[in-house]
Amino acid sequence: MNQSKEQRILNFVLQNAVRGDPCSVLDTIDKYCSQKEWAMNVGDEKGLILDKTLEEVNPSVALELGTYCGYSAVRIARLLKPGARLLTVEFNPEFAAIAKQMIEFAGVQDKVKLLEGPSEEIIPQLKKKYEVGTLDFVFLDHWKDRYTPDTILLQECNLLKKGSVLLADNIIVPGAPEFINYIRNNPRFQCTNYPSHLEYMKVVDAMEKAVFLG
Ligand SMILES: O=C(NC/C=C/[C@H]1O[C@@H](n2cnc(C(F)(F)F)c2)[C@H](O)[C@@H]1O)c1cc([N+](=O)[O-])cc(O)c1O
Ligand SMILES: [Mg+2]
Repeated sequence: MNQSKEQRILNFVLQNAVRGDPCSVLDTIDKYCSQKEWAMNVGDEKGLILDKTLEEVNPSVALELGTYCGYSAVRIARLLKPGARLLTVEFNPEFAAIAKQMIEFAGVQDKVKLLEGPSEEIIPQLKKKYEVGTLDFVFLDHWKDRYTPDTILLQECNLLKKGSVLLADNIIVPGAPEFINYIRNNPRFQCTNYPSHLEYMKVVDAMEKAVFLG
């Protein structure tokens, strides 16, 4: 049974990165995906926008929708202050298994809780089952047609407070037009666009930051 691309990415990390060193894991994934096989990690250019936003927000509780291989989970977790935590949601069991190993190899497992399942099921469980009060930061990088319904669901579940920050990947490619229409016309959010490029490609992309005004 031949390996998946995601398994090849993980193997390359296990063989080439430094265990317990999140930056070496990120650099190794970026090296593999820019030189050998493209994959939908947020990457090093948009990753810098993610880093800067995290440093501004300095979240105690962060949520990620769309773990995939765990690249952005490692990227986020490496910047969390002591005691802060990341909840990351992944729908695909194969990807979740890869991400779990990636997160552990990077040594950030104590800061990250990987939740497997669909967002519409998991988001309503965050308060009671996962002891979340409100979310300081949300990274949206899952299916692009889920950005809007999940943003609405986060509000319905009272998981956002004044100042909560959403950061959405792929505003241009693949694009999230209904999300942009929703969030930029919603008076309860203050939006900022960050032009960038698609991971590992000379293709224009962008990220959108949306601050919840309460
Ligand atoms: O399709 C893209 N991303 C979709 C990403 C999808 C990932 O999010 C998971 N998920 C689905 N639901 C949930 C949750 F959490 F809701 F349960 C988590 C899916 O299993 C998958 O691992 C994409 C595509 C391109 N591209 O250039 O084609 C570039 C990118 O950066 C991309 O992110
Ligand atoms: Mg993406």
